[in-house]
Amino acid sequence: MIEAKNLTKDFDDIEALKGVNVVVEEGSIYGLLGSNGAGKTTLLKTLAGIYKEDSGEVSIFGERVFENPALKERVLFIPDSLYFFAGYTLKDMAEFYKSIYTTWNQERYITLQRVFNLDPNKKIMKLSKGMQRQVAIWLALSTMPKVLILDEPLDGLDSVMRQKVKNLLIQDVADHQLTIIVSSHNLRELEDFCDHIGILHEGAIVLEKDMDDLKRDIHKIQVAFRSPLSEEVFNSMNLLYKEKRGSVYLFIARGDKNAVTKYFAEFDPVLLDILPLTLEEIFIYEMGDVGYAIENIIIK
Ligand SMILES: Nc1ncnc2c1ncn2[C@@H]1O[C@H](COP(=O)(O)OP(=O)(O)OP(=O)(O)O)[C@@H](O)[C@H]1O
Repeated sequence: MIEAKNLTKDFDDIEALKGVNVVVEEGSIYGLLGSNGAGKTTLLKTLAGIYKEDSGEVSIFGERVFENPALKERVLFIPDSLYFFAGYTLKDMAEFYKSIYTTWNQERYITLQRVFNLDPNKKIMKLSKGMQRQVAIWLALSTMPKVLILDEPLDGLDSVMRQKVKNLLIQDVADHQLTIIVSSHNLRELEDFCDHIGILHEGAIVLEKDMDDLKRDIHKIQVAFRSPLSEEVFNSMNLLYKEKRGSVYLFIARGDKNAVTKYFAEFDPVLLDILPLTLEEIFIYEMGDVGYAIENIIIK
Protein backbone atom coordinates (compact mmCIF):
# COMPACT_ATOMS: atom_id res chain seq x y z
CA MET A 1 0.00 0.00 0.00
CA ILE A 2 1.17 3.52 -0.83
CA GLU A 3 0.16 6.20 1.63
CA ALA A 4 0.70 9.95 1.90
CA LYS A 5 -0.62 11.75 4.96
CA ASN A 6 -0.82 15.55 5.12
CA LEU A 7 2.10 15.74 2.75
CA THR A 8 3.63 19.14 2.07
CA LYS A 9 6.50 20.11 -0.19
CA ASP A 10 7.71 23.62 -0.96
CA PHE A 11 10.22 24.92 -3.48
CA ASP A 12 11.35 28.28 -2.06
CA ASP A 13 8.14 30.32 -2.11
CA ILE A 14 6.13 27.78 -4.16
CA GLU A 15 3.84 25.49 -2.17
CA ALA A 16 3.90 22.55 -4.58
CA LEU A 17 2.01 20.18 -2.22
CA LYS A 18 -0.36 21.54 0.41
CA GLY A 19 -1.33 18.70 2.72
CA VAL A 20 -1.97 15.86 0.27
CA ASN A 21 -3.62 12.66 1.48
CA VAL A 22 -3.54 9.66 -0.85
CA VAL A 23 -4.00 5.95 -0.27
CA VAL A 24 -3.32 3.42 -3.01
CA GLU A 25 -4.37 -0.07 -1.99
CA GLU A 26 -2.16 -3.03 -2.82
CA GLY A 27 -3.02 -4.54 -6.21
CA SER A 28 -4.82 -1.46 -7.49
CA ILE A 29 -4.19 1.32 -10.01
CA TYR A 30 -4.57 4.95 -8.95
CA GLY A 31 -4.77 7.60 -11.66
CA LEU A 32 -3.52 11.06 -10.75
CA LEU A 33 -4.94 13.79 -12.95
CA GLY A 34 -4.01 17.44 -12.99
CA SER A 35 -3.19 20.37 -15.23
CA ASN A 36 0.33 21.72 -15.79
CA GLY A 37 1.97 22.73 -12.53
CA ALA A 38 -0.69 21.04 -10.35
CA GLY A 39 2.01 19.15 -8.43
CA LYS A 40 1.80 15.67 -9.97
CA THR A 41 5.52 15.18 -10.55
CA THR A 42 6.34 16.57 -7.10
CA LEU A 43 3.88 14.17 -5.48
CA LEU A 44 5.17 11.17 -7.44
CA LYS A 45 8.82 12.01 -6.73
CA THR A 46 8.05 12.38 -3.04
CA LEU A 47 6.17 9.06 -3.02
CA ALA A 48 9.14 7.47 -4.78
CA GLY A 49 11.51 8.81 -2.10
CA ILE A 50 13.40 11.02 -4.55
CA TYR A 51 12.25 14.21 -2.81
CA LYS A 52 12.18 14.41 0.96
CA GLU A 53 8.82 15.52 2.34
CA ASP A 54 8.77 18.87 4.23
CA SER A 55 6.04 17.67 6.56
CA GLY A 56 3.55 14.84 6.72
CA GLU A 57 4.30 11.19 6.05
CA VAL A 58 4.98 9.02 3.04
CA SER A 59 5.07 5.26 3.35
CA ILE A 60 5.00 2.18 1.15
CA PHE A 61 4.03 -1.10 2.80
CA GLY A 62 4.21 0.82 6.09
CA GLU A 63 7.87 1.81 5.66
CA ARG A 64 9.30 5.26 5.10
CA VAL A 65 10.54 5.50 1.50
CA PHE A 66 13.13 8.27 1.70
CA GLU A 67 16.68 6.84 1.99
CA ASN A 68 15.37 3.27 2.14
CA PRO A 69 17.33 1.35 -0.54
CA ALA A 70 15.89 -2.06 0.37
CA LEU A 71 12.34 -0.79 -0.21
CA LYS A 72 13.35 1.07 -3.37
CA GLU A 73 14.41 -2.22 -4.95
CA ARG A 74 10.73 -3.07 -5.22
CA VAL A 75 9.50 0.45 -6.01
CA LEU A 76 10.16 1.56 -9.59
CA PHE A 77 9.71 5.15 -10.67
CA ILE A 78 9.56 6.03 -14.36
CA PRO A 79 9.94 9.82 -14.72
CA ASP A 80 8.36 11.92 -17.44
CA SER A 81 11.78 12.91 -18.76
CA LEU A 82 13.83 9.77 -19.16
CA TYR A 83 17.52 9.41 -18.57
CA PHE A 84 19.85 6.79 -20.01
CA PHE A 85 23.63 6.59 -19.94
CA ALA A 86 25.25 8.00 -23.06
CA GLY A 87 26.25 5.33 -25.57
CA TYR A 88 24.37 2.53 -23.76
CA THR A 89 22.34 -0.01 -25.69
CA LEU A 90 19.26 -1.68 -24.22
CA LYS A 91 21.41 -4.75 -23.60
CA ASP A 92 23.97 -2.64 -21.66
CA MET A 93 21.19 -1.02 -19.68
CA ALA A 94 19.69 -4.42 -18.87
CA GLU A 95 23.12 -5.54 -17.56
CA PHE A 96 23.25 -2.41 -15.41
CA TYR A 97 19.76 -3.06 -13.99
CA LYS A 98 20.75 -6.68 -13.35
CA SER A 99 23.69 -5.49 -11.26
CA ILE A 100 21.51 -3.10 -9.23
CA TYR A 101 18.28 -5.05 -8.74
CA THR A 102 18.56 -8.44 -7.06
CA THR A 103 14.97 -9.00 -8.18
CA TRP A 104 15.89 -8.75 -11.89
CA ASN A 105 14.16 -11.51 -13.89
CA GLN A 106 16.04 -12.39 -17.08
CA GLU A 107 13.27 -14.67 -18.31
CA ARG A 108 10.77 -11.83 -18.06
CA TYR A 109 13.17 -9.52 -19.87
CA ILE A 110 13.43 -12.00 -22.75
CA THR A 111 9.68 -12.64 -22.85
CA LEU A 112 8.92 -8.93 -23.04
CA GLN A 113 10.94 -8.67 -26.23
CA ARG A 114 7.87 -10.05 -28.00
CA VAL A 115 5.82 -7.09 -26.78
CA PHE A 116 8.28 -4.29 -27.41
CA ASN A 117 10.06 -5.57 -30.49
CA LEU A 118 13.08 -3.28 -30.17
CA ASP A 119 16.64 -4.09 -31.18
CA PRO A 120 18.56 -4.61 -27.88
CA ASN A 121 21.84 -3.74 -29.63
CA LYS A 122 20.82 -0.27 -30.74
CA LYS A 123 22.01 2.75 -28.77
CA ILE A 124 19.09 3.97 -26.67
CA MET A 125 19.82 7.64 -27.35
CA LYS A 126 19.32 6.93 -31.06
CA LEU A 127 15.82 5.53 -30.51
CA SER A 128 12.73 7.70 -30.89
CA LYS A 129 11.06 9.26 -27.84
CA GLY A 130 8.29 6.64 -27.85
CA MET A 131 10.82 3.81 -28.25
CA GLN A 132 12.86 5.16 -25.31
CA ARG A 133 9.71 5.10 -23.22
CA GLN A 134 9.19 1.47 -24.22
CA VAL A 135 12.75 0.74 -23.06
CA ALA A 136 12.06 2.31 -19.66
CA ILE A 137 8.87 0.28 -19.20
CA TRP A 138 10.53 -2.93 -20.38
CA LEU A 139 13.42 -2.52 -17.94
CA ALA A 140 11.14 -1.56 -15.07
CA LEU A 141 8.87 -4.57 -15.55
CA SER A 142 11.88 -6.90 -15.73
CA THR A 143 12.78 -5.97 -12.14
CA MET A 144 9.46 -7.52 -11.02
CA PRO A 145 8.41 -4.45 -9.03
CA LYS A 146 5.83 -4.51 -6.24
CA VAL A 147 5.07 -0.83 -6.81
CA LEU A 148 5.24 1.25 -9.98
CA ILE A 149 5.18 5.04 -9.85
CA LEU A 150 4.64 6.33 -13.37
CA ASP A 151 4.81 9.95 -14.50
CA GLU A 152 2.90 10.20 -17.78
CA PRO A 153 4.10 6.79 -18.94
CA LEU A 154 2.05 6.68 -22.11
CA ASP A 155 3.30 10.00 -23.40
CA GLY A 156 4.83 9.54 -26.85
CA LEU A 157 3.55 5.98 -27.35
CA ASP A 158 1.39 5.23 -30.36
CA SER A 159 -2.14 3.98 -29.76
CA VAL A 160 -1.30 0.29 -30.29
CA MET A 161 1.62 0.48 -27.87
CA ARG A 162 -0.47 2.41 -25.32
CA GLN A 163 -2.97 -0.41 -25.24
CA LYS A 164 -0.24 -3.06 -25.06
CA VAL A 165 1.42 -1.31 -22.13
CA LYS A 166 -1.90 -0.87 -20.31
CA ASN A 167 -2.65 -4.58 -20.82
CA LEU A 168 0.78 -5.59 -19.53
CA LEU A 169 0.35 -3.46 -16.42
CA ILE A 170 -3.19 -4.73 -15.75
CA GLN A 171 -1.87 -8.27 -16.14
CA ASP A 172 0.84 -7.66 -13.53
CA VAL A 173 -1.71 -6.17 -11.16
CA ALA A 174 -3.84 -9.30 -11.56
CA ASP A 175 -0.96 -11.81 -11.42
CA HIS A 176 1.43 -10.28 -8.89
CA GLN A 177 -0.64 -7.77 -6.91
CA LEU A 178 1.40 -4.97 -8.45
CA THR A 179 0.37 -1.54 -7.11
CA ILE A 180 0.46 1.41 -9.51
CA ILE A 181 0.11 5.17 -9.26
CA VAL A 182 0.11 6.87 -12.63
CA SER A 183 -0.19 10.52 -13.65
CA SER A 184 -1.76 12.00 -16.76
CA HIS A 185 -3.31 15.19 -18.07
CA ASN A 186 -5.95 13.19 -19.78
CA LEU A 187 -8.89 11.50 -18.11
CA ARG A 188 -9.70 9.48 -21.24
CA GLU A 189 -6.29 7.92 -21.03
CA LEU A 190 -6.94 6.63 -17.52
CA GLU A 191 -10.61 5.76 -17.51
CA ASP A 192 -10.38 2.18 -18.74
CA PHE A 193 -7.30 1.49 -16.67
CA CYS A 194 -7.61 2.77 -13.10
CA ASP A 195 -9.57 1.69 -10.04
CA HIS A 196 -9.35 5.12 -8.49
CA ILE A 197 -8.93 8.60 -9.89
CA GLY A 198 -7.70 11.62 -7.93
CA ILE A 199 -7.57 15.17 -9.24
CA LEU A 200 -4.71 17.30 -8.03
CA HIS A 201 -5.22 21.04 -8.33
CA GLU A 202 -2.77 23.67 -7.09
CA GLY A 203 -1.08 21.19 -4.76
CA ALA A 204 -4.20 19.63 -3.23
CA ILE A 205 -6.41 16.65 -4.07
CA VAL A 206 -9.76 18.25 -4.88
CA LEU A 207 -11.67 15.16 -5.97
CA GLU A 208 -11.11 11.47 -5.48
CA LYS A 209 -13.32 8.70 -6.83
CA ASP A 210 -13.66 4.97 -7.01
CA MET A 211 -14.32 4.18 -10.67
CA ASP A 212 -16.98 1.53 -10.07
CA ASP A 213 -19.01 3.82 -7.80
CA LEU A 214 -18.67 6.61 -10.30
CA LYS A 215 -20.14 4.73 -13.21
CA ARG A 216 -22.85 3.07 -11.16
CA ASP A 217 -24.38 6.01 -9.39
CA ILE A 218 -24.78 8.84 -11.82
CA HIS A 219 -27.20 9.18 -14.75
CA LYS A 220 -28.30 11.54 -17.46
CA ILE A 221 -32.09 11.69 -17.66
CA GLN A 222 -34.10 13.11 -20.54
CA VAL A 223 -37.74 13.38 -19.62
CA ALA A 224 -40.90 15.12 -20.86
CA PHE A 225 -44.34 15.16 -19.23
CA ARG A 226 -47.88 15.44 -20.61
CA SER A 227 -48.58 18.56 -18.59
CA PRO A 228 -46.14 20.93 -16.89
CA LEU A 229 -45.03 19.90 -13.39
CA SER A 230 -44.11 22.13 -10.52
CA GLU A 231 -40.32 22.38 -10.24
CA GLU A 232 -40.61 21.45 -6.58
CA VAL A 233 -41.35 17.82 -7.40
CA PHE A 234 -37.69 17.45 -8.35
CA ASN A 235 -36.39 18.75 -5.04
CA SER A 236 -36.17 15.31 -3.49
CA MET A 237 -33.85 14.12 -6.26
CA ASN A 238 -30.11 14.36 -5.81
CA LEU A 239 -29.58 16.55 -8.86
CA LEU A 240 -26.21 17.78 -10.04
CA TYR A 241 -27.62 19.59 -13.03
CA LYS A 242 -30.99 20.61 -14.45
CA GLU A 243 -31.87 22.16 -17.81
CA LYS A 244 -35.15 22.63 -19.74
CA ARG A 245 -35.23 22.70 -23.54
CA GLY A 246 -38.81 23.31 -24.66
CA SER A 247 -40.85 20.67 -22.90
CA VAL A 248 -37.88 18.31 -22.38
CA TYR A 249 -35.92 18.32 -19.15
CA LEU A 250 -32.32 17.21 -18.94
CA PHE A 251 -31.22 16.13 -15.48
CA ILE A 252 -27.96 14.80 -14.16
CA ALA A 253 -28.87 12.85 -11.04
CA ARG A 254 -27.12 10.70 -8.52
CA GLY A 255 -28.66 7.51 -7.20
CA ASP A 256 -29.61 3.95 -8.00
CA LYS A 257 -30.78 3.60 -11.63
CA ASN A 258 -33.96 1.69 -10.77
CA ALA A 259 -34.93 4.20 -8.11
CA VAL A 260 -34.34 7.10 -10.51
CA THR A 261 -36.44 5.41 -13.23
CA LYS A 262 -39.26 4.64 -10.79
CA TYR A 263 -39.28 8.21 -9.51
CA PHE A 264 -39.83 9.73 -12.94
CA ALA A 265 -42.14 6.96 -14.19
CA GLU A 266 -44.65 7.91 -11.49
CA PHE A 267 -45.31 11.22 -13.25
CA ASP A 268 -46.44 9.34 -16.38
CA PRO A 269 -43.84 10.85 -18.76
CA VAL A 270 -44.25 10.87 -22.54
CA LEU A 271 -40.47 10.52 -22.85
CA LEU A 272 -38.07 8.94 -20.38
CA ASP A 273 -34.50 8.09 -21.31
CA ILE A 274 -31.92 7.20 -18.68
CA LEU A 275 -28.46 7.31 -20.20
CA PRO A 276 -25.06 6.57 -18.73
CA LEU A 277 -22.63 9.46 -18.44
CA THR A 278 -19.15 9.34 -19.80
CA LEU A 279 -16.53 9.69 -17.13
CA GLU A 280 -15.63 13.01 -18.65
CA GLU A 281 -19.17 14.32 -18.13
CA ILE A 282 -19.22 13.04 -14.55
CA PHE A 283 -16.04 14.90 -13.70
CA ILE A 284 -17.22 18.09 -15.34
CA TYR A 285 -20.49 18.08 -13.35
CA GLU A 286 -18.81 17.06 -10.10
CA MET A 287 -16.02 19.57 -10.40
CA GLY A 288 -18.56 22.22 -11.37
CA ASP A 289 -19.95 21.63 -7.89
CA VAL A 290 -16.54 22.15 -6.33
CA GLY A 291 -16.04 25.23 -8.47
CA TYR A 292 -13.14 24.31 -10.72
CA ALA A 293 -13.00 24.33 -14.47
CA ILE A 294 -11.45 21.03 -15.40
CA GLU A 295 -11.95 20.89 -19.12
CA ASN A 296 -8.22 21.45 -19.59
CA ILE A 297 -7.45 18.42 -17.44
CA ILE A 298 -9.70 16.19 -19.47
CA ILE A 299 -9.41 17.31 -23.03
CA LYS A 300 -5.98 17.61 -24.54
N1 LIG B 1 12.69 21.51 -8.76
C1 LIG B 1 11.83 22.53 -8.64
N2 LIG B 1 12.24 23.76 -8.23
C2 LIG B 1 11.37 24.77 -8.09
N3 LIG B 1 10.05 24.68 -8.33
C3 LIG B 1 9.58 23.48 -8.74
C4 LIG B 1 10.44 22.36 -8.92
N4 LIG B 1 9.69 21.32 -9.34
C5 LIG B 1 8.42 21.77 -9.41
N5 LIG B 1 8.35 23.07 -9.06
C6 LIG B 1 7.12 23.88 -9.00
O1 LIG B 1 6.15 23.15 -8.26
C7 LIG B 1 4.86 23.26 -8.87
C8 LIG B 1 4.37 21.86 -9.23
O2 LIG B 1 5.17 21.36 -10.29
P1 LIG B 1 5.07 19.86 -10.81
O3 LIG B 1 6.17 19.61 -11.78
O4 LIG B 1 4.95 18.94 -9.65
O5 LIG B 1 3.65 19.90 -11.59
P2 LIG B 1 3.00 18.84 -12.59
O6 LIG B 1 1.58 18.69 -12.15
O7 LIG B 1 3.82 17.63 -12.69
O8 LIG B 1 3.04 19.64 -13.97
P3 LIG B 1 3.16 19.12 -15.49
O9 LIG B 1 1.85 18.50 -15.83
O10 LIG B 1 3.38 20.38 -16.24
O11 LIG B 1 4.30 18.17 -15.58
C9 LIG B 1 5.04 24.19 -10.06
O12 LIG B 1 4.65 25.47 -9.66
C10 LIG B 1 6.53 24.12 -10.37
O13 LIG B 1 6.96 25.35 -10.91
